[in-house]
Amino acid sequence: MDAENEQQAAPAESGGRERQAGLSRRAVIGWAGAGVALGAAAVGTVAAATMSSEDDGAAPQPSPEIPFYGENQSGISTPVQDRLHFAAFDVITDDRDALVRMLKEWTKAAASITGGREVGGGAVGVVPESPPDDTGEALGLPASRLTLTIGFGRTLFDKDGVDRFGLKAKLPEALVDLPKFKGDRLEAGRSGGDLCIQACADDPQVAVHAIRNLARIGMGVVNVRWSQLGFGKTSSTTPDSQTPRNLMGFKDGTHNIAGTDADALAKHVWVAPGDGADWMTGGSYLVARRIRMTIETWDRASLKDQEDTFGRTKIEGAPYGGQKERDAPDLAAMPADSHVRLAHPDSNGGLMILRRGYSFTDGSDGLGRLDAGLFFLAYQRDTRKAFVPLQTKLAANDKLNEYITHVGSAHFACPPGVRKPGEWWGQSLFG
Ligand SMILES: C=CC1=C(C)c2cc3[nH]c(cc4nc(cc5[nH]c(cc1n2)c(C)c5CCC(=O)O)C(CCC(=O)O)=C4C)c(C)c3C=C
Ligand SMILES: [Fe+2]
Repeated sequence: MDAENEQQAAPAESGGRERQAGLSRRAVIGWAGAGVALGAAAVGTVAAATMSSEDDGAAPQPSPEIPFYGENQSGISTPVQDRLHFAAFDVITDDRDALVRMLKEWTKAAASITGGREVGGGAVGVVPESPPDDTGEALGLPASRLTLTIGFGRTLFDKDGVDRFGLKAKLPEALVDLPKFKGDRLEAGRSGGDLCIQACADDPQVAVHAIRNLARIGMGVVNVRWSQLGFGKTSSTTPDSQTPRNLMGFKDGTHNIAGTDADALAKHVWVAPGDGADWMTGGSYLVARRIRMTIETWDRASLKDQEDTFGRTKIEGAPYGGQKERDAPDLAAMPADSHVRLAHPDSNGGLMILRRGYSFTDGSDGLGRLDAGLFFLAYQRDTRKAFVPLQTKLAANDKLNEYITHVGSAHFACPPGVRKPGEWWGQSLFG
């Protein structure tokens, strides 16, 4: 490995050994004849942790990599990227060993692609007569802060009373079947799943490449049940950054759990010892909801009605009773049915969830209306004490319900992180 590639391959935190095993996607472009002067860059190796491979030493850039290895999975408290590809899978075999083999292969592939490297033997492969290990569309692209987060659905443990993989005794009590909430119009084809992968990246092609390659590796073991593309993150886990806006034009993510707030994460997000299901310690429960917005109706609502819906102003995002976005809200100054008044921790005994959703637009619906909305993703320590009571209340009282409908729903147990090379996704559950 030459100096440039070694520098690009240097991990931001961990995973160094694994990195040496794969080819940097950018290096391969060079070797394939794109004219990259191998070995030309000779900047210090320390800089590699904090500067992108496009740096010429002048302007520091954020690292294009988010470490794959750690106590908790990345993609939960780590900074939110711009794009999402989320996939739910059905396991189509009853062979536990085949499922475990696939999870081990997925883990290796995930460690490679989150590090900006190709899957397995790469996109041009070793044997010309065989399909390449990597589908190739991410060649030349940086890691783009890709994170891959896995979750296990209730049906993996118990499907219609059948314990397909000997896991029933390990079903966490918190992994409940979500109740039917008032107003739910859930579609089976957009709901449920035995497994999920949340792929987030700053480049949609990198996120799509990740899901596509995991689905390819899983052929014969899993089928994609449904998937969702997302853009324009609607929440921020980094409170210093500018709050993004959702498709209703409002800042979304202002009051969220910050990825740097270890106390709040421990209290509200990470499963702790003694919470039940020991294998989930360090993990988190994920609720995914596809929420359609009736955009055309919203666009005809007055500004006052729109602001009353949230209890915040549209331009600044200030709570009623305050001037600036981050001013403390005066809940009593908000309409009783406003979204923020109903959802705020002070109205719910301190309850908090970590929101990490994305906007979606899947074209129009055949009636000329935009098929668009929020793909809501929320992480929590115990769904029974967080999403379920909160959504029960919102579904019954929220003024926002005039403009939204929940059409997809899923619930997953996301295990703790893969701590080092050699460990694998689901080891604490299957091992
Ligand atoms: C069950 C939980 C929630 C669902 C479902 C939900 C849907 C949803 N939210 C918005 C837009 C906004 N939400 C905002 C705040 C907010 N929302 C929830 C929970 C759910 N939202 C919480 C816990 C909070 C924080 C409340 C607080 O502590 O103040 C905001 C305000 C800005 C912010 O703080 O993020 C907006 C805007 C939409 C459009 C939507 C469904 C389509
Ligand atoms: Fe909300």
